[in-house]
Amino acid sequence: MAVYTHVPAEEMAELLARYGVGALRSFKGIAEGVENSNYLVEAEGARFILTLYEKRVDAGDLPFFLALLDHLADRGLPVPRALKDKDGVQIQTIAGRPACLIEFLEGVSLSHPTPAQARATGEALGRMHGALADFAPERPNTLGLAGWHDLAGRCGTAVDEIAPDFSKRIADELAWLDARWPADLPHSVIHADLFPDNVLMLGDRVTGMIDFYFACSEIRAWDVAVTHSAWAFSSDGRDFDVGVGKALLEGYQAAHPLTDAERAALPVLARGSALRFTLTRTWDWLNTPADALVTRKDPLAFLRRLDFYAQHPECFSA
Ligand SMILES: Nc1ncnc2c1ncn2[C@@H]1O[C@H](COP(=O)(O)OP(=O)(O)O)[C@@H](O)[C@H]1O
Ligand SMILES: N[C@@H](CCOP(=O)(O)O)C(=O)O
Repeated sequence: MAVYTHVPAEEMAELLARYGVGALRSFKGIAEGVENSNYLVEAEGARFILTLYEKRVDAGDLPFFLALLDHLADRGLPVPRALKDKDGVQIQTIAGRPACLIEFLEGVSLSHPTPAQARATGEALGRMHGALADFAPERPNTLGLAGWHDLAGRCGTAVDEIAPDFSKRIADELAWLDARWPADLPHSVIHADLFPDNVLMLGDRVTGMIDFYFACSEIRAWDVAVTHSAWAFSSDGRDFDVGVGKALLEGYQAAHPLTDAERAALPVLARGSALRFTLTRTWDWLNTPADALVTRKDPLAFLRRLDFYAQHPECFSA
């Protein structure tokens, strides 16, 4: 459950009044998510998501994220906009935190995607990359290769409490990636966290892509690798689903073909993705406050993916 910040009912009602969307009917904290506090808010006749931005979101980045949402929604992608209040303000302060009232999109996030659903997601990701070709703002990726080194250093040897020799494994993998990380692939703004819980679907149709708060300027194909590592495995990382992985790539290629160089780099990019989520989950595992209403995610589920990608680089072959 991700609710770090409690919003008093009076403050919620006052907030809605600023938008003129009808009186507050009810609101409740949303169980999913780990980064921010999210509430489902019901006004008379409409639903919204209220997001309060927490530790990993820098308030200075919010204009970038909101411009990105508007850009994609303007181009017909199923992406929710942050609403403007009666004074045209998008970013509010609620319970002492920066916050936005966001359009509610229908759909559910999947626990066990089928190949058809993975194909639709790959295609939506490709359409997103196509739509971002003329998006000018940039945001550096603080969770790129340099950021992984930094995070690994901050985790130190405390990670060996999670698994034996874990710190050595991380150091070895960083060295492997340092030697191979591609320097000259196309860059653009990417989502960088398109996990199944950040895609809303009805049947085989993508109805929402949400949670752009890791979006950044990066190697574009890294987004494909991130999405592959998130979708093509059982959640514990023990089982690779060949059909889902293949369908995801086919859907992407149909909307936004990969260059030969991008395709050749996928095995390395995927190891980078697996390490990135291993590290952030490890950090959270060691540092999540005991009283936070949040379910920590298992770092070893991504270490297993890392092992798989290291042993099966051929999984990206056509
Ligand atoms: N625009 C939206 N429309 C409908 N549901 C949403 C929307 N945004 C978030 N949610 C719901 O809130 C949950 C948590 O949102 P998310 O942005 O993933 O949080 P976090 O940033 O904490 O990971 C999602 O899994 C989804 O159920
Ligand atoms: N997707 C990441 C964590 C970020 O959480 P999200 O709820 O914002 O997607 C992971 O699974 O480690």
